[in-house]
Amino acid sequence: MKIMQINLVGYKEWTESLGYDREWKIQNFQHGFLSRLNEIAAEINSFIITYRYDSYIMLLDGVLIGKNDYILTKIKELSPVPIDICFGYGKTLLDAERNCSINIDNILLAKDEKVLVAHFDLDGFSRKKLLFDAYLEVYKIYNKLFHYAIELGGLAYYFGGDNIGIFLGVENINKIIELANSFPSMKVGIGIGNNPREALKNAAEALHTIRIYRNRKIEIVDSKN
Ligand SMILES: Nc1nc2c(ncn2[C@@H]2O[C@H](COP(=O)(O)OP(=O)(O)OP(=O)(O)O)[C@@H](O)[C@H]2O)c(=O)[nH]1
Repeated sequence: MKIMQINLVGYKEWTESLGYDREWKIQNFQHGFLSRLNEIAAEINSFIITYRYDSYIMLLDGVLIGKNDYILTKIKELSPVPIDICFGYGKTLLDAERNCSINIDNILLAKDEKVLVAHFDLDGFSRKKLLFDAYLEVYKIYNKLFHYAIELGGLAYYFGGDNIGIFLGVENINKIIELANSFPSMKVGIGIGNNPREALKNAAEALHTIRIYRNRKIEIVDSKN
């Protein structure tokens, strides 16, 4: 699996330079920066994951990042601080992060893997009345999925609402199906694609199919080619 990691150098110092009336400025930057990174990632059929906002992972399997520094120049222009970039390759996404190095050949010479994303969607979420009840339920499930993803070397990501994704290599398909079956009141759309954007599109299509037929909780859509 392949990734590019974008690290904001001196982000801590930048946030503290904003004075005490800063939280709104930090939130403004973080959501704006992530929004622009998402657009850049979508342009190259990738997807961005972040847990900390001072470091971002761009999933690169099946993505033509090439040696051109157009992407890197665009990202650098968006950041208030210098950025460090590393490229990682490994059997799993976690291995790829552990092997991250500045040498882009690390990924250019490596084989692209197909991307699997399991999109977990709780049943009846929008009918829950209290925001806190709804989020507490989602948070507990996210916590469980996050730990399980790490055991498989994958990355879990909260998409919003009652939607949680786990990104993995396709060899984990049976384990993901077993995991999906362990959750009552859950739909799981599994998308397999030649790049992260295609895998996510397939997962959304799989969830739509589940909603139409309503008699099953797991569906797989795979871009065979
Ligand atoms: N990030 C993300 N949010 C979504 C997606 N689909 C729906 N949502 C949001 O998730 C929340 C819940 O939507 P649904 O899951 O369709 O509502 P629900 O009540 O759970 O309905 P069922 O899933 O059909 O049981 C809403 O805020 C939607 O806007 C998606 O593909 N990605």
